[in-house]
Amino acid sequence: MFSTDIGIDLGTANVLVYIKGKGVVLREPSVVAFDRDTNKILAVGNEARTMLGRTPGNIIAVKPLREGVISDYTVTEKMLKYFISKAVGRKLRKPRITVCVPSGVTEVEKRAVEDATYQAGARKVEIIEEPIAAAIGAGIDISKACGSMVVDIGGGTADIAVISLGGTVVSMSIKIAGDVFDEAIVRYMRKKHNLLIGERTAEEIKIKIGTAFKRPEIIQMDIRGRNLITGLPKTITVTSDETEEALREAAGNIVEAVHSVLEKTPPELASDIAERGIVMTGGGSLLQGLDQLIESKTGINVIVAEDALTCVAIGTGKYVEYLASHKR
Ligand SMILES: Nc1ncnc2c1ncn2[C@@H]1O[C@H](COP(=O)(O)OP(=O)(O)OP(=O)(O)O)[C@@H](O)[C@H]1O
Repeated sequence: MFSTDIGIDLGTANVLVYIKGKGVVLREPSVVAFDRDTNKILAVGNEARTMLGRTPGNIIAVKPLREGVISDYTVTEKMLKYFISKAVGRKLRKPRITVCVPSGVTEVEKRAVEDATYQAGARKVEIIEEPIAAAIGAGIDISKACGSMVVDIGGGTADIAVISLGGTVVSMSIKIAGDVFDEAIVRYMRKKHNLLIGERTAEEIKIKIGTAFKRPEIIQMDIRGRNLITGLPKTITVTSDETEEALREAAGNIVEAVHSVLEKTPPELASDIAERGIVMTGGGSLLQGLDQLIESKTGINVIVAEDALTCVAIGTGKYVEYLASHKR
């Protein structure tokens, strides 16, 4: 009676909690800060993120998920517990929770997510694959006998899938997404400008001026880092064209993956996709020009979903309703 159905997008970069009837009630970074000596958690989410790279010796701030899967089980469980109680509050009955995982994860990895969610206080746990959740969240009717292609680019993984009749027909998950874009920018700055920058600065560059397809007008921004030759702080001006060069390889890998999924797609479904277009979701899909790049290389229309950052969480939450109506 007093139970809640919730959906959790347990992402490498962010955790989102969706509650039936309320929508997305929580969106915080997947970061936990704790005291190394006592193992006590000091901060979770937004507060912990500001500590990344800025902690003294005894405090560590970690991201417990890497490339879409749990890399630190105990910390993930504690983080989930914190977010669930923050989102749900005190309830008489434990919630029923649906969690999504990238399409390529192994059974062992799925079990780890399931166990961590039970430990964090779920009454019942359902696991759903990220592309299915992304498709539901993007408003695609996945139960129809019609092919839809979803490209979900998060922080740790890019999941590409062709969905028809409620299931995945062809899919691929690659560990190239937002985090790899950031790393590529860090590497580029070091190589081209002898400038050492942190991941957060790289992410800022990516979001503000980054592009995967040359912009009609070049835009630029000033960034600060450490000069690797003098060891001193230095400010330089970076242009959007430079980011296109830095991100070319990573963006190219995503295009190749889309291409290879299309190659494996049965012809009927491929023609549905050609007609309906490819839908992109996830924060990584917001990289300027990535849609244009995929469109230019495949010849298929690409649409970035309206709520790209929350699609997976919404779809995860709605999955329970989908299952119920489908059974009926
Ligand atoms: N406007 C933007 N332009 C480019 N990248 C962006 C933008 N906004 C967010 N991102 C990137 O999106 C990524 C996070 O996306 P999202 O929250 O969908 O990932 P996630 O679900 O946590 O990850 P995963 O699905 O891999 O576990 C980060 O790498 C972030 O830098």
